[in-house]
Amino acid sequence: MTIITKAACIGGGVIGGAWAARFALAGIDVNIFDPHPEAERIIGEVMANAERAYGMLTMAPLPPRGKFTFCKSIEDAVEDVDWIQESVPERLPLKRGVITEIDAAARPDALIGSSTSGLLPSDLQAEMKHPERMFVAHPYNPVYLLPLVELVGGKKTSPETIRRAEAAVAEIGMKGVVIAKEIEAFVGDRLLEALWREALWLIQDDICDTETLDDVMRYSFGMRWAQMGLFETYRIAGGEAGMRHFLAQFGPCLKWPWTKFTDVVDLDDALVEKIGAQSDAQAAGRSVRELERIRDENLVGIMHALKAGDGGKGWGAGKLLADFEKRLWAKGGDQSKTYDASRPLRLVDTKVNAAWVDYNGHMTEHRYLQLFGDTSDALLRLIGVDFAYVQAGHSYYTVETHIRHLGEAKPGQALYTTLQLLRVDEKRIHFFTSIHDAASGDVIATAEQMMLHVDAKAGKSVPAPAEVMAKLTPIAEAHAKLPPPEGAGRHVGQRR
Ligand SMILES: CC(C)(COP(=O)([O-])OP(=O)(O)OC[C@H]1O[C@@H](n2cnc3c(N)ncnc32)[C@H](O)[C@@H]1OP(=O)(O)O)[C@@H](O)C(=O)NCCC(=O)NCCSC(=O)C[N+](C)(C)C
Repeated sequence: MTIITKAACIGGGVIGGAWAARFALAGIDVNIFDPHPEAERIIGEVMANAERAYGMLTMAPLPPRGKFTFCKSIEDAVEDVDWIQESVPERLPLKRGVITEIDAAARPDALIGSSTSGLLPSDLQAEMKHPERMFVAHPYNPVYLLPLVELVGGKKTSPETIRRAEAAVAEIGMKGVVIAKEIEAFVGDRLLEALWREALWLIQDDICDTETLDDVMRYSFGMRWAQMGLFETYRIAGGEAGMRHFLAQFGPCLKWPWTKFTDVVDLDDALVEKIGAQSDAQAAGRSVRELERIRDENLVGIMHALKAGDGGKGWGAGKLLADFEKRLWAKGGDQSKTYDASRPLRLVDTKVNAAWVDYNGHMTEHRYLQLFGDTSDALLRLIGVDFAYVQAGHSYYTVETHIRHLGEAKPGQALYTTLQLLRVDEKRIHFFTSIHDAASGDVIATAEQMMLHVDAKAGKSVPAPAEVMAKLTPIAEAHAKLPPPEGAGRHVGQRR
């Protein structure tokens, strides 16, 4: 059952805007209320980044993008929605007032999450009429990519609310982690604050500069944390004797005077200037927008790597991505899309991800095959060979592929694919796919391929059923009237 069909975002800054993008990319319409005069522009920019990131993150069929409606009041925004996410500035009286206003106007069964980084949900729900449906839903930036949400109930939050919230965030590709007891700053920000305090002392005391500190993290334990966190990493560090041995060996060191983090560094003008100047030097002229794009590409790369982890089953955030993609495949994407069969079908639009590029600076070979495969998958969905069809035991397998490379594809370049059926019968689909540069339409690669309809359990080709043929045949008949694509039937060794 779909838990969120419509959402509202109250506050549309960096966090609120990214929540809106997360909802919209999961196909959920979003009402937005933000009195900032440039709210629409800011959210539009966040959405553009989010769409770019999803273009790299997954080839699973996304649902039609949810619509944004900018509302004039909180009341208008929250009326008749299933989930309301509050992301206004971090001041208790302001947040409490906004949440009380949301509570008065929202349906009594609507869930109300707060993005607060540290305020107690009990304090936020103090003046609500229906406090049982309010909780903290603390995300991490960029919310459209990082999947974690800390779910924290207050004294009056019902367990049913937390259960519903956990199921709802799973539907939008997130991992809801339920925090057992409410404390200020929950779990994530507690940990970050400890690190942040220590880091500020290290800069203040000239032990290192900001770049050195970041290097220490990103070339070492930062990579460990992304995939195993702290305790699982330390379990391994304990060797065969495991965690108990690790605690016995390194526990006593905690009494050594290593850290200063319970003292608060004086963030005076001199320290602010020092950190500001070191950070400027570290950025080397790159704008925040450029850094955001680099961050998003790296995060996508990490999630892809984790998706292949644990022998292909997926690990951590990568397993979550794999599970989300399974749900997207099962839903089958945008069913409302129509295709014009009087020309080759335009099936995939994408951009060359930086991770697809080889040492020659252009898209590497296997990524072409990936795009051809994504295109044949899109054709199969169109003729009803979707997730449910495959689960039921039949599919199409590719048995032959002939690729030609006619031009280069550079990082960031927009591409689209078109597919022309050459010949079909009950067992075979013979087709020709072209990858085009989106700006000029020029063909930069082609593939001529043959797929066979198979009984997957038997591992044998079998005729496709009438319902598949009924969708395939009209396209094949329309495509038979088109001129054969240039290059169809070529073999390696022929002169161009
Ligand atoms: C199971 C398998 C696909 C087919 O095995 P089979 O049943 O033993 O098949 P036959 O060899 O008997 O062939 C059946 C009929 O099809 C004709 N055929 C076979 N190959 C071709 C070809 N390249 N071109 C034209 N025709 C072909 C053959 O002549 C037979 O015709 P009849 O008239 O006599 O019936 C098996 O081959 C297999 O498992 N192959 C491996 C498939 C695979 O793993 N592919 C990679 C996966 S990538 C992919 O599938 C991508 N995607 C589609 C999911 C996007």
